[in-house]
Amino acid sequence: MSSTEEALRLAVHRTQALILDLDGTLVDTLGDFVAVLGLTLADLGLPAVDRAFVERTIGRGGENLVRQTLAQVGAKPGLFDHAWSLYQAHYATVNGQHAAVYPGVVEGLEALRAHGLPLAVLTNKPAAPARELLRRKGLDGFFTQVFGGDSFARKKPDPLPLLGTCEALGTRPSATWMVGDSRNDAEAARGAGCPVVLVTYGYNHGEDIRAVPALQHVDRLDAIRIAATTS
Ligand SMILES: O=C(O)COP(=O)(O)O
Ligand SMILES: [Mg+2]
Repeated sequence: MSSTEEALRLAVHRTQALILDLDGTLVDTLGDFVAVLGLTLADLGLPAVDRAFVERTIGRGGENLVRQTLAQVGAKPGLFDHAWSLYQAHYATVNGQHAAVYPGVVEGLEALRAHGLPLAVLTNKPAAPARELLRRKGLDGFFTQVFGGDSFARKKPDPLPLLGTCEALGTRPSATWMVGDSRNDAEAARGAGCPVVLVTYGYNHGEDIRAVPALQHVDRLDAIRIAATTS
């Protein structure tokens, strides 16, 4: 057995729960972000940003996206508060309309649930729209906990929200896998001491996610290898 296989075997034996990222991991929400930013910028009389800019900028929470977008279009300073409230109002309406659950997600969540593993969501999206999105996409029943970027004092890539989610799950970080699509997720997991699995189809700030070290890189959520022998 290779050292990687041995590490995987040990990790699998100790697995108590999984924490999953939302945007770029469970649901392709890029279309929602593009639409919401388009409406927000139009309200402010500012030019639109393109899809590629949005794709490489999402993942660090909505506030960061709005700040980066205002900078990108050369908005005058001091517009953030107004832009952020417009953005949140549009998000609540648009949420899920231009978004799709990735292939393999439902099958993957069903398989993990069949192993008896509790599942949680930890996203940098605020908790209220995150819960609503899961409900609108029929995924809410899979998760015992859903935390957002406003649930803890700091967001991913800080390890704090992962440690808080493990505490809520009642699991050890070393036995709690983080599944995400970006180096934010990997960095937070490394800091918290959680094993990490990275999906290859999401958004990683325009960089190849395969360059980020992980226990597994998977093209679909149902390709995650978890043995039945959890303890
Ligand atoms: O940046 C966001 O709003 C969400 O990103 P995440 O679900 O990938 O954490
Ligand atoms: Mg993500």
